[in-house]
Amino acid sequence: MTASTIVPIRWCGDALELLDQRALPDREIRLRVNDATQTAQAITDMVVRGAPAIGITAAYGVALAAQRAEDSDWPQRLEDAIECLAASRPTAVNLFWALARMRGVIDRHRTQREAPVAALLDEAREIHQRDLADNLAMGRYGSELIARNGTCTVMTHCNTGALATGGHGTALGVIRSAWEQGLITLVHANETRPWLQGARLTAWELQREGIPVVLAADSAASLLLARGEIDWLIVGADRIAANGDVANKIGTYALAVQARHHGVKVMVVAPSSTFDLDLESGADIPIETRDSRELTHQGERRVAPENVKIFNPVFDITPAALIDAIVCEHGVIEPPNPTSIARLLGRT
Ligand SMILES: CSC[C@@H](O)[C@@H](O)C(=O)COP(=O)(O)O
Repeated sequence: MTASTIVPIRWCGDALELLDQRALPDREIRLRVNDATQTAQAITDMVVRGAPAIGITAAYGVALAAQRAEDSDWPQRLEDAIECLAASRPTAVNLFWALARMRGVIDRHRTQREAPVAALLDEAREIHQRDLADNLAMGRYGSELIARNGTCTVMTHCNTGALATGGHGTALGVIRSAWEQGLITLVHANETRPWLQGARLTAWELQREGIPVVLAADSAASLLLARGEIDWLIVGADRIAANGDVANKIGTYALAVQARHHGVKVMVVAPSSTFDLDLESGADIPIETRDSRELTHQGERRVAPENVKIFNPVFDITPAALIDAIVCEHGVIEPPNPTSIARLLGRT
């Protein structure tokens, strides 16, 4: 299986280079961030986005902070950096998982006089490389699932590709892998309002790799599902609770309800770092609300009346009962429930 050629996150020795996703698909610009504060700001501003990519970026952010923590008070400086990065976005648990791993390295070196720069950088690199390997494994498991019923047409939501991960992708990684094996004939990408991850990023990634894609407004999805044109709805996740409820991009819940109504199967693809087994159900997952400007404006132009009240949650919760399978790097959880999840993740 070949990984994508898109490189959203690149370590350059004393800085981190991020492919600025706000400028795609028009321009491929790389933004350099030099410290933890700039890294956190880049995550908040969606220069880099997608649950695994946020975690990887934050891990490098801690390594950047370590390079700049030259005095003996380095543990406190790194703790401040972790706090700043943890406040960048609330929903994707991969962020907190990656920061916990970085804190583990700090704890193991706490008695040292100097910050453990090399060890922290190694940990960030390991998180990055492991995510790519996990994506490729999920690509294999997801393709096996699809292969049970032969070739198919799929629908996806948001962007879950190389841009959102360490490379290859979660849901889009399965789509990429299955397409390479001749199992997918067409991908329907939803535009994913309001930030348009589907239109701006997924359509770009698929076109670039020659995978046939049709872009449609989110509200066209039910027509496609009703017409029997979709075999699988394949999406990613930002956090999965112990009972299998999934937080993902706003609109996923509506799609899963419609998919169930029309007998279309739903596959969620996410690495084990996206599971939050401390949370019993999706009701406990914090949902991010973003700037009202995402709804009131199209580019620079205001499209909503002045002073209108805005509701802009950017994730929703899909109950486990609407999900046929969750694919992670360890295999397929089918159907998702507290027992099947704990068994596959080795928590029984
Ligand atoms: C591999 S990405 C899985 C999810 O992170 C993705 O579906 C998603 O919801 C991304 O949201 P975003 O707000 O663009 O960070």
